[in-house]
Amino acid sequence: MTKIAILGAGSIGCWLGGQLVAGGADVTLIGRKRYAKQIAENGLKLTHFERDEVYLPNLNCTTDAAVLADADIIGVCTKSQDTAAAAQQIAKFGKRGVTVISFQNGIRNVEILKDILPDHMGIIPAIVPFNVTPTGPGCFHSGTAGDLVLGSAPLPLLSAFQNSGQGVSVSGNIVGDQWAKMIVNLNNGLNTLTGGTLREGLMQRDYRRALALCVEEALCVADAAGVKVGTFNGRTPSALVKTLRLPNWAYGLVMQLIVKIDAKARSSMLDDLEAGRPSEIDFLQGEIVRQAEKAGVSAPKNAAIFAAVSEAFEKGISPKITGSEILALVKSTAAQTL
Ligand SMILES: NC(=O)C1=CN([C@@H]2O[C@H](COP(=O)(O)OP(=O)(O)OC[C@H]3O[C@@H](n4cnc5c(N)ncnc54)[C@H](OP(=O)(O)O)[C@@H]3O)[C@@H](O)[C@H]2O)C=CC1
Ligand SMILES: CC(C)(CO)C(=O)C(=O)O
Repeated sequence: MTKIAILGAGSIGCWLGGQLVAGGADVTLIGRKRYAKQIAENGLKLTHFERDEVYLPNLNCTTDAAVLADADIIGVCTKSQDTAAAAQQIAKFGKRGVTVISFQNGIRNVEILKDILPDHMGIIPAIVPFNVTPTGPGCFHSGTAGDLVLGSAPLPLLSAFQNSGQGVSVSGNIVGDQWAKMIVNLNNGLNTLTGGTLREGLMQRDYRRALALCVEEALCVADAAGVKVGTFNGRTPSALVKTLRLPNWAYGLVMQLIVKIDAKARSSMLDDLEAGRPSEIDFLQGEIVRQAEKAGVSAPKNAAIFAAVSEAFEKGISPKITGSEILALVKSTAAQTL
């Protein structure tokens, strides 16, 4: 039987690993001591806002990366800032020809893996569209819907996800789709600045206006970088901009139709801030600024959010500002650059 290892047993790693086990796969999780202990003591419980709960009393979660040597497929589920260290472990222990799948946000993780891993290891980019948050010892909750998207899909992984009820699709433009997801993830920084749920932020019109300005700027950067931006959850970021600009009543109606978000869902970045972990902002707004510089254009709106989120992480607390304050921040930079 194909052996799957998940490197980085946090929210996404535990969620994907648990779903794969529920779908019949042989999975080992590799994570930090705190999660290994929680899972050993309580088992793993996965709750979902519209699917049945999954409870796995005996899931194997270890801190020992040497188990990577047994894996035919390795899913990388660390935060982007930990990818290089994870890649070193795969290079050290992984077997010849192992397939490595990056389930991470941003567009740089595959490059980091390619730089470190030997050529005989295959690397597949993947996109996780839904949100997962830790809710208790060994418990994780998913509060938004969506299908996984992969650059290509090894059959055992595909069938285990399908058996578990998790939709998966394979994309012909995975790089463009990763850009689309990264652009949607610009919302993580804004959500972090409000300190509230995704829904509370998105229901403020000025919050959506600020996000729309950041998304438009990112699309100009992608254009300058020669990238054909793909889709996220079947929609282009340009269509998202139009939706974001709708008045509250219309936005509420449209959102119900295009994405289901439960009342508790927050971004992974806000979870990181509250847990005292480093932020992924360098791989989101920071990536837009870097790509802008590379392409010889500027991205002042995303740079402003980058600076405000970096400051929040330095202080260890969300400034808890409103959508109108975020909009003012984004617009003030536009005035400065005139
Ligand atoms: N959470 C979400 O809703 C979503 C997240 N994503 C993306 O998925 C990726 C993972 O995010 P998420 O699950 O939230 O992150 P988490 O921080 O919850 O999980 C990552 C875990 O991996 C651990 N880790 C890091 N390096 C190693 C290593 N070398 N060996 C073993 N364990 C390691 C971390 O430990 P420590 O904290 O001690 O470093 C942490 O416990 C990110 O790129 C994120 O942007 C994508 C879609 C949704
Ligand atoms: C699911 C989503 C889009 C929610 O913001 C996400 O990717 C994250 O939290 O990192």
